[in-house]
Amino acid sequence: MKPKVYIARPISQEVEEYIGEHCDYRKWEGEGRIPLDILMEEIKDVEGVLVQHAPVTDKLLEGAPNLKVISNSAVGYDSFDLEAMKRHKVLGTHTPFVLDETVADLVFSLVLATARRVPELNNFVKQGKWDKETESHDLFGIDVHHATMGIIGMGRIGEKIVRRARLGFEMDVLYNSRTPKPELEEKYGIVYSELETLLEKSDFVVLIVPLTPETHHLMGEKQFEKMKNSAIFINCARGAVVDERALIQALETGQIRGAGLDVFEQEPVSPDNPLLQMEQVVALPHIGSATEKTRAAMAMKAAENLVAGVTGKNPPDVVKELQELLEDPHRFSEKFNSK
Ligand SMILES: NC(=O)c1ccc[n+]([C@@H]2O[C@H](COP(=O)([O-])OP(=O)(O)OC[C@H]3O[C@@H](n4cnc5c(N)ncnc54)[C@H](O)[C@@H]3O)[C@@H](O)[C@H]2O)c1
Ligand SMILES: O=C(O)[C@H](O)CO
Repeated sequence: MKPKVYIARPISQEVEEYIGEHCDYRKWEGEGRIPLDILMEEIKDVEGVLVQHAPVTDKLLEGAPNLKVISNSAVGYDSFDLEAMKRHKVLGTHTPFVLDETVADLVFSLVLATARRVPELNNFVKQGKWDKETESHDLFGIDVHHATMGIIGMGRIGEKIVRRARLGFEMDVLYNSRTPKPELEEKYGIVYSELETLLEKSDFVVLIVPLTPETHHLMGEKQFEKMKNSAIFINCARGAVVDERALIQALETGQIRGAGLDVFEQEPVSPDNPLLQMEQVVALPHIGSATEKTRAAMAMKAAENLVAGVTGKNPPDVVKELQELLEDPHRFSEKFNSK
């Protein structure tokens, strides 16, 4: 008998067929994100579920005693309650590497769009305001090339941003990360920096760390105060790494020049959010990895992790905090063999 799984987000025909070869599956066919109560009902009897950012809580795991694996079709897994997953011996997987270049592209599109005021000036032209006054200083932007970029988080995506910054735009790059990366310093000539110095010296501050208890509100009032008045802040990580109230204040008071944001503390962002009223803010709907090719690669990777997890194999992309579960012989006998 094939193991039962649930597919909680839209996937391509190809990925669905791959899952169907190995599993009996049901899938979410409603509009938009699956409501949490429906997800909980649907996964009561399954051994694996494919999600994207659905909150994995103790309550959800309690209601799904057969679960062996939760495959997240995303690289960030702040939606996982890792301690609860350890207690319930449920593997959690994610989709590293396949989206790195795509997200780095989006970071640079936010850098360029904010620096050169692309959305604002696009509206200016389309609204018929282009007349003699366009030579006005009011429309000028700032240079990206040869500026200093400070990157907070030097992991898989951070490295791809560095390559673009150093080789494409000849920028100076400072970085801050939990551990220094001497090989990248050697390869690209980037410089490790304490956070405070990075904030003081950078023309562009790019945030690309995971959301964890340690990074929650990493950027707050004190951090924005350290930034140059001429600097631009880019967040392609998670909304809650930033104290949004402090960001709004920094923008309103001219403490910083602008912001490019792919993520928000509340998503979808409320139409009343003051950030959306500011011309110096470029806002995107959390689409860092959203190209057709990359989303397809993420979905296939998520499917492979799902199938491995329910067929007794070690999924290739178990998140690092849960890898200890793979080494637990007790878990294997209880979860993989006796269910
Ligand atoms: N906007 C999007 O659509 C989008 C797309 C992909 C990833 N992301 C976010 O980007 C994050 C990073 O992805 P990645 O694949 O590069 O992850 P990664 O694990 O390869 O790299 C993260 C880096 O952050 C560093 N870090 C962790 N805590 C830190 C701290 N307190 N201070 C400084 N550095 C710290 C780590 O040392 C690591 O180098 C993801 O967790 C996800 O939340 C967002
Ligand atoms: O973490 C991720 O992969 C992005 O947020 C896209 O979902």
